[in-house]
Amino acid sequence: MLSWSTAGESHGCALIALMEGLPAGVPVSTELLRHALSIRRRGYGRGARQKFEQDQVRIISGVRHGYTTGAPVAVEIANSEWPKWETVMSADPVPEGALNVDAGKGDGREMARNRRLTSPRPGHADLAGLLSYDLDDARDILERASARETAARVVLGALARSFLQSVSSIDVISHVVRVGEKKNQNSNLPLPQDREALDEAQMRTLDAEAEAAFIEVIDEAKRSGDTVGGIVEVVAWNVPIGLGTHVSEDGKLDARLAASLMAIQSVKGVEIGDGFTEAMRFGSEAHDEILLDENGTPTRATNRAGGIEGGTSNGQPIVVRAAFKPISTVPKALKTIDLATGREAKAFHQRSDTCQVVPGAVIAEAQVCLQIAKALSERMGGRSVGEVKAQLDWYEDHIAARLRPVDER
Ligand SMILES: Cc1cc2nc3c(=O)[nH]c(=O)nc-3n(C[C@H](O)[C@H](O)[C@H](O)COP(=O)(O)O)c2cc1C
Ligand SMILES: C=C(O[C@@H]1CC(C(=O)O)=C[C@@H](OP(=O)(O)O)[C@H]1O)C(=O)O
Repeated sequence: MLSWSTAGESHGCALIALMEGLPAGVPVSTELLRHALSIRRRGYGRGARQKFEQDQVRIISGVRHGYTTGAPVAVEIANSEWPKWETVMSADPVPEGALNVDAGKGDGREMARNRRLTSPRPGHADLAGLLSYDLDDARDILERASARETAARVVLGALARSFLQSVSSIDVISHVVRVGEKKNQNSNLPLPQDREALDEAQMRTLDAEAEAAFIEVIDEAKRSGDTVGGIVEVVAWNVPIGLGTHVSEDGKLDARLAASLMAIQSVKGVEIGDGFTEAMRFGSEAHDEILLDENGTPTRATNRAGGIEGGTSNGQPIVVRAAFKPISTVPKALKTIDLATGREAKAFHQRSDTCQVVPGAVIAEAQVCLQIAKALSERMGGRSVGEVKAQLDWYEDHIAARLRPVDER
């Protein structure tokens, strides 16, 4: 069974991505992972940090001469900025005074880095985390809550995607469909052949009008010391019928995708297919009737279900959307309390992104790759790429035969 986890802090020496259960024979290289990480760093609306910080990738285990061996894959994503943070984030105790806490020494940036953070930002994990873990410096919370951790998820997503590509024609692609009040008026789904253009696009959309509108909203937010969120859409193409299950809560593919997308920092809503719009329709207008195409093969005229019925993929493209709230480190600082004094204060702000939806789409894509890869590997089993592929080929032939008219089987 495919499983994975991450470790590491935002300003720590490195993040770690660990995956178990990949079959032997999946192509993996440092360059593949480096490329995936470089896409996550792009996009309009990001702060300065993405420009100077570098992800330094090292494959630690589970890959030899370009292919997985079936052993756990561990990847280190070291942080080029570590020397600046070595004292603040030291695992071992540091000499008294080394942190320069509140002492006013050093340049402004150094002070900000070293200061104890006691005025929690509304919307971030600071207050709930400090109280829940009984800590008193918000750095102990924000370091792990930070979306820097999504670099490790993108690495895991790249491993999952390489597995999917080596055994099937499944392809997962994302784009941005809304920023703040502005929506892309064109409802076409993103296509795998547009990947390169989407990766290059500033707003991860190929619609010029939407791109201009999105940029305008972000500029406006930035000008007024504010932040803005948005919605991303991810499509998984060519997913065979039958991944996931209706029989158990934790095996349902829609439930897994929803949880996985909701687990991305700042995602507050998830929709599968027509999701919330379905609630406004009558049943006769809500479902995807099963018809025969010109070859007599069952098909659907619509895909309002977003490719999943009964927790199981139904052969249609899987379509999911995730809604990102605006970033909570708002430059025009929000009201809060200072836990050190118990008095009213302004939330701390050093720097932040203005809008996270472009990397958000890339991260959501990685999460979908992971869930589809997990469901596929559960359904097909197999310890090598060849074995998974052979099982999938048999399975797809079997499904195709089941769907042919009785006299043609
Ligand atoms: C790609 C990305 C970048 C983010 N950048 C910031 C940021 O610069 N400042 C900030 O306060 N929050 C940022 N966030 C959001 C916080 O990480 C998130 O709000 C926080 O961890 C609390 O979790 P929650 O919003 O899911 O409840 C970012 C999220 C993502 C996905
Ligand atoms: C570092 C990344 O995102 C960070 C996520 C983040 C947060 O609070 O989530 C806050 C910002 O970091 P800082 O507070 O140091 O400016 C972002 O830059 C990244 O995505 O690689």
